[in-house]
Parts: sequence; C-alpha cells; structure tokens
Amino acid sequence: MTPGRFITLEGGEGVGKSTNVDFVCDWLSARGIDVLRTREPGGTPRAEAIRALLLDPTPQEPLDETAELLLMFAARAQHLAAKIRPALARGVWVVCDRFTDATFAYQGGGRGLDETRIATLEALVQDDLQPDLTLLLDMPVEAAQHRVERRGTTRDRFESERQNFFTAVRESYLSRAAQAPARFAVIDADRELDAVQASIADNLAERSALWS
Ligand SMILES: Nc1ncnc2c1ncn2[C@@H]1O[C@H](COP(=O)(O)OP(=O)(O)O)[C@@H](O)[C@H]1O
Ligand SMILES: Cc1cn([C@H]2C[C@H](O)[C@@H](COP(=O)(O)OP(=O)(O)O)O2)c(=O)[nH]c1=O
Repeated sequence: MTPGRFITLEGGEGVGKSTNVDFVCDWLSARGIDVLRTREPGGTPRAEAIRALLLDPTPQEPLDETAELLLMFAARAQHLAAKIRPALARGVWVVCDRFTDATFAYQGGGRGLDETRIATLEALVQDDLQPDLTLLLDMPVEAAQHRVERRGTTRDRFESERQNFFTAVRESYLSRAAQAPARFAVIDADRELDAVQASIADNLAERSALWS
C-alpha cells in the first residue's frame, strides 16, 4: 500500500486557512483520493481538550510560555499517534490546518522561544515525519486582521495578541519557507478567493504529479 501524503496549510490569523483546507480536500476528493481533514492544535478528543486549555483567554492565571510550547507538542503527539500516522499508513491523504511550522512561527517567532529547543521537541514527537507539502497563505497582517474582525467570533488567547506579535509570526513563516522551498508553496492570500484557489490548485497539480 502506498502511504498517503501529508499536506499542511499555514499562515497567520484570518489569511483563509480554514476556507482553503476545504478547497484542498474537495480538489483531492474530486480526483478520487481518500482524504482526512484535520487541524492543530486538536484533531482528536484528547488533543482538542488540550486545545481548549491553550486558547482559553481567561486572564486569572497566565499560561507560561514553556507550558504553552509543551502543550502544543503534547497535543501533536496524540494527534499523530491516534489519527495522522494511522491514516497515512492506510493510504489516506491528510490535510491539516496548521502543524509544526506554526510552533516555530508563534512560539519561536511570536514568543521568542529558542528555536533549537523547538527543533528538539519536533524530533522527539515526529521522528522524521514532515509534511510533503505546506501551503503558506501569506498576506499583510493588517488586512488579515480586518478579515478576522469581519468574521466576528470572540477572540481567543492568540487572537488577543498585538500587531508586532503577528508581524513576527509572518516573518518567521516566510523565513522558514525560504529555508525549505521544496516543501513550501507561498501563496499570495491577499486576493479574491478565486485567484487564491487557482494558485492552490496549480500547486497541488504540480506537486502531486511529482509524487505519482
Ligand atoms: N480570499 C479571500 N478574500 C476575502 N475574504 C476571505 C478570503 N479568504 C477567506 N476569507 C474570509 O476571511 C475570514 C477568515 O478566513 P478563514 O478561512 O476563517 O481564515 P483562517 O482559518 O486563516 O483564520 C472568513 O470570514 C473567510 O470567509
Ligand atoms: C498549531 C499551533 C497553533 N498555534 C496557535 C495559532 C492560532 O492562534 C491558534 C489556534 O489555531 P487556529 O484555530 O488555526 O487559528 P485561526 O483559525 O484563528 O487562524 O493556535 C500556535 O501558537 N502554535 C502551534 O503550534
């Protein structure tokens, strides 16, 4: 059995990840590919319980940054063991809304935690598993914030961060993409949805042709 492929979508808040995870799943399904849609932090009942802890905005007990980092990887270890690895082994393609690049961008770039420590946890939790393709949806922070405001849901602990945090997150994502161009496709997300999705489809067609 050929193992499934692992595709992740990344980017800051409001760039259109959730919207385009659906598009990627539909594009693959239309080509007869068995797809599993999932997200991080979360994706399984236990990992979703960790997500709730991570996003809880109540200010009574601030969440320690190292605790935040470890909880991200705890959720990821569970998600990998219970959902992602079994699906890939069955030949199912996994499409995940955020993965470890988000940890480098948010806990590394945003919070300023040491990247070598993040890389140590990455090796512990993933061994050598990496996404086959990461679609990085990129756009200016302010325009993405306007989309979040229009979406109108209440702000979680991360969405309450300030502009300079999100600028650091964006820069960190772009620098990771520049370091691993074979894995990343950087998509200009500051366009009409049709144009964004045409770029995503082009990338999926190009990359998946290399895998078959
Ligand atoms: N290309 C686009 N142009 C305009 N609005 C968009 C576009 N893509 C997504 N949106 C809207 O922006 C908001 C944020 O999109 P969403 O997919 O929830 O982003 P994310 O998951 O990255 O936070 C949603 O209301 C969505 O409908
Ligand atoms: C996966 C992951 C997410 N996060 C953060 C980014 C998001 O603000 C938050 C929840 O993710 P998500 O629900 O994808 O955010 P949104 O749809 O608002 O863009 O978790 C990290 O800080 N590190 C991580 O490793």
